[in-house]
Amino acid sequence: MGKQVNLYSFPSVDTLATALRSYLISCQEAGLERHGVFKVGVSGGSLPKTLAQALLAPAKDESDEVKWESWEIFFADERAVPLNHEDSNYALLKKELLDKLPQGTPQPTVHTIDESVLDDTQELADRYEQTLVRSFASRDSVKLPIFDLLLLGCGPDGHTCSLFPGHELLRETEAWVSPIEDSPKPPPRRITLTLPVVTHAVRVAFVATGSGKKEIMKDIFEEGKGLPCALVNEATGERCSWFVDNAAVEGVSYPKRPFSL
Ligand SMILES: O=C1O[C@H](COP(=O)(O)O)[C@@H](O)[C@H](O)[C@H]1O
Repeated sequence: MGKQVNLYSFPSVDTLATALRSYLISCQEAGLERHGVFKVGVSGGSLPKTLAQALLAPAKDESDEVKWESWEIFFADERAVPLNHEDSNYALLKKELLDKLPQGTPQPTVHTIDESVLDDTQELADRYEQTLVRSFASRDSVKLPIFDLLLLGCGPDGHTCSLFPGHELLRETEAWVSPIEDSPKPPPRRITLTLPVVTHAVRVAFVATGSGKKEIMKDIFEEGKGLPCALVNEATGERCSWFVDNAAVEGVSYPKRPFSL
């Protein structure tokens, strides 16, 4: 690894969520300064719950405010299911976070998949890529979209987004969004941002909690093993931050840093 990724470990999910909130606000402000909006990609799995805990907390003061009207939310990966299906990452984010925004809160822009093409995952991926093209600029003018922040999870097998260990999708170099029909974790049919897009983001943050993650955290941080999360670490270095609880990194020798912005 070149410049080291930031590994922040907290005694509880509550303290993690407080730090994550400060980090998100600083990414939001950097995005606003850069181009007047905050473009963030979010994951499914366990992330939306912790994200909600971070973002639904009342602002401490003006500098701690979530400027929802400036948020453009994309999905780091999505399952090829209707948006109201229990497996949908959008449905999960809606249930955990969006539906809980206090009444009168200005709404963020949320870029969902096109439900009319669920039976064709290549078309589903192509249409989501077009959504990115419309927001980030055409593929002729930019090689890759640049997210202000990607919020990622880490599966117990080391997958992130819908990029799974040993899968051929890890070698994708052209597409921004790819279909996958054989996800080892159900449901099998999904779309995902590709590795070049993930590693091109201004900042990448992983959130991983619970003792169920400690074995894979050792593999990622001590050996790498070509795991998708390790590939993101290697390509992003200091642009990458991990927000974990102590249980998730018990026995992991990689140096932890005190959290600071
Ligand atoms: O299937 C998925 O899993 C990963 C990891 O989920 P977690 O529950 O272990 O945090 C998630 O990041 C991804 O978005 C999702 O589709």
